[in-house]
Amino acid sequence: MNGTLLQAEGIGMRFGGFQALSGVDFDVKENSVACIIGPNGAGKSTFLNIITGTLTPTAGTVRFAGQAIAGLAPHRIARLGIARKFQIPSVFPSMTVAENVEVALWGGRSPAGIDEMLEIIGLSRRRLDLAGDLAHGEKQWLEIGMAIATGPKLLLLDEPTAGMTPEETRATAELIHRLSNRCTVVAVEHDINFVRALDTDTLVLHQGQFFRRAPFVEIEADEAVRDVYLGRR
Ligand SMILES: Nc1ncnc2c1ncn2[C@@H]1O[C@H](COP(=O)(O)OP(=O)(O)OP(=O)(O)O)[C@@H](O)[C@H]1O
Repeated sequence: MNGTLLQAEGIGMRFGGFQALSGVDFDVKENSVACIIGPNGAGKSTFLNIITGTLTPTAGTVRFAGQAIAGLAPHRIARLGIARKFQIPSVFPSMTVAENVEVALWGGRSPAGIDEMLEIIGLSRRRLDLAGDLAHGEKQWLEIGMAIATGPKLLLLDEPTAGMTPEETRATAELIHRLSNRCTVVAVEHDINFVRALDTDTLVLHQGQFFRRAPFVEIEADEAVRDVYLGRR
């Protein structure tokens, strides 16, 4: 059985007089895929910022691979094996796809080579093309590959399918499941089509608090979750 990789307990975050998160518990196992959803302002980004060390929670604890990490500097948390991919791709546009992966592999801990990484992200046929010439979805996959090339234990994805076509969105969900052979993936997402395609363990945040956690099929069927999304609660 897989062990717990990340465990956040009683997370609270107060910005001045505003309580952005309170009492949030969340844990993920090694080599699993989880998704965090919730309406605008639910506290999803704040929660990711706490895991990566960009923010120090005003309450609660975060343990990663058995070590307390809340309040550590972001570079120290990154070195422990947490990588984050933001919404906007930041590949090197004037280098080829293969060169981008090669740069990411330098100094990383991944045992994989360039060919293997390209295979995983589905860009083997584009290896000699300039990264700047890739379609939006392909750039996102390349950046996911670059994040994985550093050999993280946990990959955090911030709205990975923003701006993608439905086909790219489906392919991204498949890619994320392939990645779970190598690391744990937690995605924060708005696009319900992506969350449906990902079809995994899903945490719903609402107004800074834990609302539901269940497999997505149950979340989708939950009337109270629908009410939250439609602003009825
Ligand atoms: N640095 C900050 N100072 C004050 N308030 C903040 C700060 N960061 C976030 N907030 C507030 O905390 C709440 C949660 O914000 P957060 O960005 O985490 O939500 P979110 O679920 O990621 O929303 P979205 O889906 O719109 O990105 C919001 O009301 C936001 O205005």
